[in-house]
Amino acid sequence: MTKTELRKYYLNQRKKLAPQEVNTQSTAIQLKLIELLKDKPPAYLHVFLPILKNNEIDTWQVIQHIWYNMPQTQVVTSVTDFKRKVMLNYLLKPDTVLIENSWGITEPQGGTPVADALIDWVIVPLLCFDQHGYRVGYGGGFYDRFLARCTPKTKKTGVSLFSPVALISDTDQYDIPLSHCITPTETYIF
Ligand SMILES: Nc1nc2c(c(=O)[nH]1)N(C=O)[C@@H](CNc1ccc(C(=O)N[C@@H](CCC(=O)O)C(=O)O)cc1)CN2
Ligand SMILES: Nc1ncnc2c1ncn2[C@@H]1O[C@H](COP(=O)(O)OP(=O)(O)OP(=O)(O)O)[C@@H](O)[C@H]1O
Repeated sequence: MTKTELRKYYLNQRKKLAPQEVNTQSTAIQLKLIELLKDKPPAYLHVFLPILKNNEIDTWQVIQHIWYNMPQTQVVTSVTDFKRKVMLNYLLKPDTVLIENSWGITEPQGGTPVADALIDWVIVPLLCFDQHGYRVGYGGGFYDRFLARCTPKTKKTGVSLFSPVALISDTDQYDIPLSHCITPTETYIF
């Protein structure tokens, strides 16, 4: 299926879930993610802050775990510039002042900027992924642009409420595949 078809189908599947279900699945995913990060703690981990009204996977347990148990890892998150289609990255600390933008994304209000080249692991939001590690998001190309500016060694871990589809049929030269994807029941390595 194409990205457009998959986006429509999985947006609808996600909308149908009860918040309590998303909560349970988010916890299962986050426990797996914490185990994966413990193996080789990154220096700078980029984490998206969830749009909870869209039933996105909650990432706050992972963030708290890092803050209080993994002092060698700095948490990084973005301010999204929708006009220029870019994500600007900043440190996320327990005392960072956060504000919600018009899309429901919580964003740091300024702070310490982090260069893309420093980020060695990225947790990637998605609507669906395939057995080759390609993903479909909301369609803005924000993560494709951001991941292109990271180093080739940067780990890219998708998190998904749903199992993979066989194939996204219309991937293009801009699509950057994931290195892992975590679902509530499995960790896929690509
Ligand atoms: N938490 C989070 N932050 C992120 C992303 C993401 O997917 N999740 N992005 C990833 O690229 C970028 C922002 N892109 C976005 C694009 C569209 C919508 C949005 O709300 N779109 C739909 C509603 C979706 C729904 O019904 O569930 C809309 O157009 O109304 C939000 C963020 C950067 N930051
Ligand atoms: N590095 C890039 N430079 C220019 N255009 C890009 C780049 N990356 C992606 N695009 C364009 O952005 C558009 C959206 O891409 P795509 O459908 O893959 O988004 P997505 O991965 O679902 O969205 P997101 O990354 O925001 O979750 C496509 O037209 C794609 O060609």
